[in-house]
Amino acid sequence: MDLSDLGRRGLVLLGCGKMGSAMLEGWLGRGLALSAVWVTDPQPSDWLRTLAVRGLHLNEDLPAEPAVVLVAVKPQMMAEALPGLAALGNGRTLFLTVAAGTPIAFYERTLGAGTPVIRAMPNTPAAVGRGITAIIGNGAASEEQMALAEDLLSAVGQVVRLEGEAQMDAVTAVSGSGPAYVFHLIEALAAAGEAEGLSPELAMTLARATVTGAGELAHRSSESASQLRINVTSPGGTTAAALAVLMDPGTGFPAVLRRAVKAAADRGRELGR
Ligand SMILES: NC(=O)C1=CN([C@@H]2O[C@H](COP(=O)(O)OP(=O)(O)OC[C@H]3O[C@@H](n4cnc5c(N)ncnc54)[C@H](O)[C@@H]3O)[C@@H](O)[C@H]2O)C=CC1
Ligand SMILES: O=C(O)[C@@H]1CCC=N1
Repeated sequence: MDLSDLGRRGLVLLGCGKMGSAMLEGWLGRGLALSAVWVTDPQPSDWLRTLAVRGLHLNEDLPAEPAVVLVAVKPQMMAEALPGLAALGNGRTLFLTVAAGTPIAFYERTLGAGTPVIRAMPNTPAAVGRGITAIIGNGAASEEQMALAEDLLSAVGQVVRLEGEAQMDAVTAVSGSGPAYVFHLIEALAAAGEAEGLSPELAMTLARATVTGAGELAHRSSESASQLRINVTSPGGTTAAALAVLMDPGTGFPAVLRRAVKAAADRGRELGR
């Protein structure tokens, strides 16, 4: 990651809660200097206050032309938070936004039509360098700025470019929200283990190690997800019995996840209205 332009001109975070902090943690770990970071957040965490003592600019005046503004406030706070940065619009500053729902047109209306804007959808595994972020830019975002965004975001995981902004709500529903589905799978698997007589502690240890271990295997293996599933499944055995329930087209994972992902994508579309 080439941080020289950011180091010279500065990186501003508008909002630095769970997602902003996950990304900032990744960038600081890759060598971004604290003195190059400005955070605007009315409720900074203890972590941010500690960083401010060591040189990060917390709720201070912003640089005249930062290289990047990362917008990481909730969509519901956007109308209140974004207009304060209008002076940075229509210029060389790239607005990189991770907010779900909010369309690029909103940023263009608020900051000026000539503002370079890249919409990104990351996820919280960014905190451990294992995120995945999808990006799409507007007409004012140069190829150089797309590459800078890719560079920044690849410091915290994989990056994919989208073909159109219309894909963003589906992406949000799969990979943006997706980690929560997996964490809930851990909770549900542990609860099911308890129902079969295990202690809560043992059930949670087994469930957590199983989900993270299976995830790591899927990450490292060259085999497809289907093949990895088949590798566990002895004909007529225990896994096959469970999969008959989970793969039921009407009541299993496919139907439940289809409904869940649709609900998330619909909510993204609603937030964007
Ligand atoms: N948490 C996640 O897994 C993901 C979140 N996102 C997006 O990231 C954005 C932030 O989400 P989270 O970090 O989860 O929320 P959060 O609530 O943890 O963080 C939002 C931060 O914005 C601050 N804030 C509120 N009003 C502000 C204002 N007027 N000016 C500056 N800062 C202000 C809050 O104090 C808070 O620290 C959202 O737009 C969400 O859609 C995107 C992908 C994944
Ligand atoms: O729940 C949300 O709205 C955000 C967007 C994706 C993950 N968290």
